[in-house]
Amino acid sequence: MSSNLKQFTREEVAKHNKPDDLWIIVDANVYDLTRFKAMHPGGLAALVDPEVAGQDATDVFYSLHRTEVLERPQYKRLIVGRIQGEESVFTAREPGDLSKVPYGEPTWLADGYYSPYYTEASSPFLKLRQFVDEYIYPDAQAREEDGKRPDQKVLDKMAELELHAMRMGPGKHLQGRKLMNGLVKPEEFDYFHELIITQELSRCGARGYGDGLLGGKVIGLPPVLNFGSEELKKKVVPEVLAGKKFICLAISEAQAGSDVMGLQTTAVKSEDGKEWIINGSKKWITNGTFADYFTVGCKTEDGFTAILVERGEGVETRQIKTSYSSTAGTAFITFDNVRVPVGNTLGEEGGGIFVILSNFNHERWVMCCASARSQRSIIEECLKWASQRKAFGKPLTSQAVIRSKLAAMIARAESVQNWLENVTYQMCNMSYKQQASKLAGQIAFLKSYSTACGQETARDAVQIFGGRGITKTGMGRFIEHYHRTIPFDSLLGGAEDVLSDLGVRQALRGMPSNARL
Ligand code: HEM
Repeated sequence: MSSNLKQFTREEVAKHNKPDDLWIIVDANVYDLTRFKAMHPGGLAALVDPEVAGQDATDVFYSLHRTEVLERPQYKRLIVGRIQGEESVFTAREPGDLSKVPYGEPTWLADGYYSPYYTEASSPFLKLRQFVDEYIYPDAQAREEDGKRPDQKVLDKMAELELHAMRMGPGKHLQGRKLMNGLVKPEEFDYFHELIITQELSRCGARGYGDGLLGGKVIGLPPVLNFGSEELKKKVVPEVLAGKKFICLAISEAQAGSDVMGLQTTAVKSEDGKEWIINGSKKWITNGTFADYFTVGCKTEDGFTAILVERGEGVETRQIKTSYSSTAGTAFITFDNVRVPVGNTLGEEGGGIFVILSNFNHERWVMCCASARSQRSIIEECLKWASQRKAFGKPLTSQAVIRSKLAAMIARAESVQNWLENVTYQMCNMSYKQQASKLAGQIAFLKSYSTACGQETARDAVQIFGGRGITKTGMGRFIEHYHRTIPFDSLLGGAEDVLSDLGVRQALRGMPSNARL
C-alpha cells in the first residue's frame, strides 16, 4: 500500500487547514477529513482546531483513540497520501504476533528470557496465538456486544484442533486424537500445554465469552469422564468434546453455595428403582442456558449424589443477568419431577462429595491460569496508555504515582505466574491422588491470591485510566470490562476467604505432631 500512496510534504498538508478543506497527519499518513469531520464522534471542533487542522496530529490522536480505530475500513479510506520519505511507526499487531511490551508476555515467551518448564514440545502451541487472534478474538468481541453464545463455527474450529479435549487436561480421553493437527502426541500432552491453552484463550479479552466457550464442560464433564458408566461416556463424551453439545456443572443453589452439604435439590428413586426423580433448583450455573447436559448435585437417601441430567421434560433454564455478558449463559435452573435413568449416577450413590471435590483442584488451577494471563493483558494496556497519554504536557509515566501503581501490578502478575508454573510442575509430577492431598491447599491459596491480585490490579488500572476505565468504548474498554468482571473470578470455584481458610486448614492438618518452638 505504502508504495502506491501519493507523497506530500508537511508544507503541502499545512495548506489544507480549513473546515471545507481539512487534512491531518497521523503516523506519517495524510487523512482528508473534509467530509468526515461532521461525523467525527469526538466532534467537529477537535478537528478544526488550528493545532490540528493541516498539522501532524499523531500525539493527540493516540492520546484519545486506540490504534484499532485507524484499522477500520471506513477510516482507512480517508487516507490520501503519505509524508514524503516517512514511514508509519505504529503498526497494528498481526494475528499471532507476540507482544514486545515489557511484561506483556510470560518469560518463556519473552524475547531473550528462559524458562525451566517449557520445552520444544511447548512451542507448537504458539500456533494457538494465531488461531485465537483469527477466530476467537473477533467472535468474542462481537458476542460481547450482542450477548449471544459463541458461534458454532468457532467451536467447530476449536474441535478440529482438539482444543475441547485438551482443555480437560492430560488423560485417556486424548488417546487417538490428533492434537493441534498432530503437533503434540497425546501421551506427551501435560499440564503446561493446558496452561498455555487456557492462557491463550483468556487473551480474547472478554470474560463472559471465555466462559461461554464451553467453560461449563471444563467443570461439568470430568465427573462423567471419571465416574460415569461406559455407556454414558460413549453417548456424552464424544459429542461434548466435538463442541456439538454443551454440558454444565449444576451444584450451587440460591440457599447454599460453598456449603455443599446444605444443598436442597432432591433425587428419589422411582417405585421400580429404575429412575431418579429430581426436584429443586440451581443458581449461577455457567453455560446453563444453552446446556444439553447437567451434572447435578442432589440430596439422596444416602447423602449427596452426582447425577447426569439431559435437557428434557421438567428442566427449565432461565438467564441470570450478571455483571458480565450473557455470552456465558449463566442460568437459574429448575428441575420439576425430572426423570433420569439410574444409570446416569456418577460414582457411588451417596458419594457425590468425592465426585465433586475430586475436580476442584483442576478447576481452580484453570482459573489461576486465566487470572494470571488477564492481569498481564491489563498491564500491557496500562503501560501503553501511560506512555502515550499526555497530561500536564508530559506522558503519564512521568508521574511517580503512576509508576508506583505499574510496579505493584507487575510484581503481582509475575508472582502469580511464577507460583502457578511451580504448582503446574508439581501437577506434572504427581499422581492425581498425590495432587489431591498435597496440592489442594497450595492451589486454594494460589487461587485466592491470584484473584485478590486481580482485584487490586483492576482498581489500580481504573485509577491510571481515569474516566476511561469505567467507559465501555474507546481507550479504556478492556479496563472497564476487567474491572466490572473481576469480582466474579474471586467467587467462582470458591470465594477468596473460603479458599484461604482451606489452605490454612490443610497446612494445619499437615503439622508434624512433634513440632514445637
Ligand atoms: C483519522 C482521524 C480520526 C478518526 C478516524 C477519528 C475517529 C474517532 C472515533 C471513531 C472516535 C470514537 C471513540 C472511539 O471509539 O475510540 C473518536 C473520538 C474522539 N476523537 Fe477522533 N478521530 C480522528 C482524529 C481526531 C483528532 C485529530 C482529534 C484531535 C483532538 C480527535 C479527537 C477526538 C476526541 C476528543 C474524541 C472523544 C474521545 C473520548 O470520548 O474519549 N480525533 N474519534
